[in-house]
Formats: sequence, C-alpha cells, structure tokens
Amino acid sequence: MEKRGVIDTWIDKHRSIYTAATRHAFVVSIRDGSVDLSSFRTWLGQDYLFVRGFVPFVASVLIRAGKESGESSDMEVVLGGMASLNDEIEWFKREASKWDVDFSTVVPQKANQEYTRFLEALMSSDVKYSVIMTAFWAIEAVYQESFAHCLEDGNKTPVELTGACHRWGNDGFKQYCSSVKNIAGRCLENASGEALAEAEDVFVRVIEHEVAFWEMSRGG
Ligand SMILES: Cc1ncc(CO)c(N)n1
Repeated sequence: MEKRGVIDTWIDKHRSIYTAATRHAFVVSIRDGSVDLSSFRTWLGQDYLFVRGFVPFVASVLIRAGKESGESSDMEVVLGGMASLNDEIEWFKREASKWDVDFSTVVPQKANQEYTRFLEALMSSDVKYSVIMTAFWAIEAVYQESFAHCLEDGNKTPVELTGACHRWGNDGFKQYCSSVKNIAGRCLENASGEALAEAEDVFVRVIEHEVAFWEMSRGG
C-alpha cells in the first residue's frame, strides 16, 4: 500500500471540484459515446495550443528538478514527461488531419489563455519547487484520471476517440503520474506551513482551470 500523504488529504478535502475535473460532462460524453464531435474538434485545437504552452512550463520544472532536487531521479521522471510531450505534439498533428482541424487558424479561447497565463506565473523563480511540482502533478493527473475513465469497463467510447483516451489513460502514463505525485509528496513532507498553503491553493487552482478547460471544449 502506498502511504497516504498530504496530496491525498487535499483530494479528499476538495473532492467535489476534483470530481468535477476528472468526471466532467465532456469526458463522460466520450465514455458514453454521446460526445458531440464538434466539441471534440474544439478540444483538439485548444489542447494543441495548451500543450505548446505547457512545454516551456515542463522545461522550467525540468531545470528546477536538475538544480534543486536532492534526488537525481526527479530529473529523469520529468524528462520522461518531456519525451512524451514530443510524441504528443506529433499525435496532435496527425489527429488534426484526421479531423480536418487547421491548427494555424485556431485562436486560444479565454479559458485557455487564462490557464496558460497561470502556468507562466508558476514559472517564476519565486515559486517554490514543492509548489511547482504539485501543480505539475495535478495537471497531468486530471488528464490521466479523465481519459482512463473512458477506457474502464462498460465504456462506449467511439473507436475513433480511443487513441486520445489511450494517450493519457494508459498504464505507463498512470505510473508516470504516480512518480510525479511521489516527488511532490516528498517535497511537501519537508515544506513550511507557508509552502503547504501555497501548494494547496495551486492544486485547487489547477483543478479549476481544468474544469474551465473542459467547459470551453464542450461549449464548442
Ligand atoms: C488542459 C490540459 N491539461 C492537462 C494536460 C495533460 O498534459 C493537457 N494536455 N491539457
């Protein structure tokens, strides 16, 4: 059994918003097959833009893992995440031609802009390593839990959407999220009360941005 840490207590404490992010109506509609394909296309274009903004964020996490972590494995975990982002961008481009979405004309919507701005603020050197790691974990975990749900028993996920679900819902990605969670948890064990409060706040804000991102996608 894995040890329950502060992150698990936050998930419990903020359960309703956490569930709103990981079982959003958009995700549930993928799982039950009722998804509106124009929503999926909106999500695809917006998430491609998001991921392009997420790369520099992960790069900043990588630099900090190299400099500030006492554990050499932190950098390797984040580097693995970087490598999968490289594949992800290629995947998005293949999906774009499959769904006839032209990324060059996609304009970031408000929820996307606000999320990207939030990530940019987290890249400041004033933000503590434990806080940035908590954010990084939460961002990845929402996608992992959401898309894994679309692959669980009883799903009616349309076959043309299973590629997206496997991308974030596969066991390797789950393992990777668990490694990031362990890093964040370890940092938080030694964190000051102030850092803990900041990390909890950032956790909730990530979840809120994720909910808004799904809402935007569903809105078409
Ligand atoms: C909005 C959003 N959150 C998380 C991820 C996971 O990388 C993603 N691709 N997009």
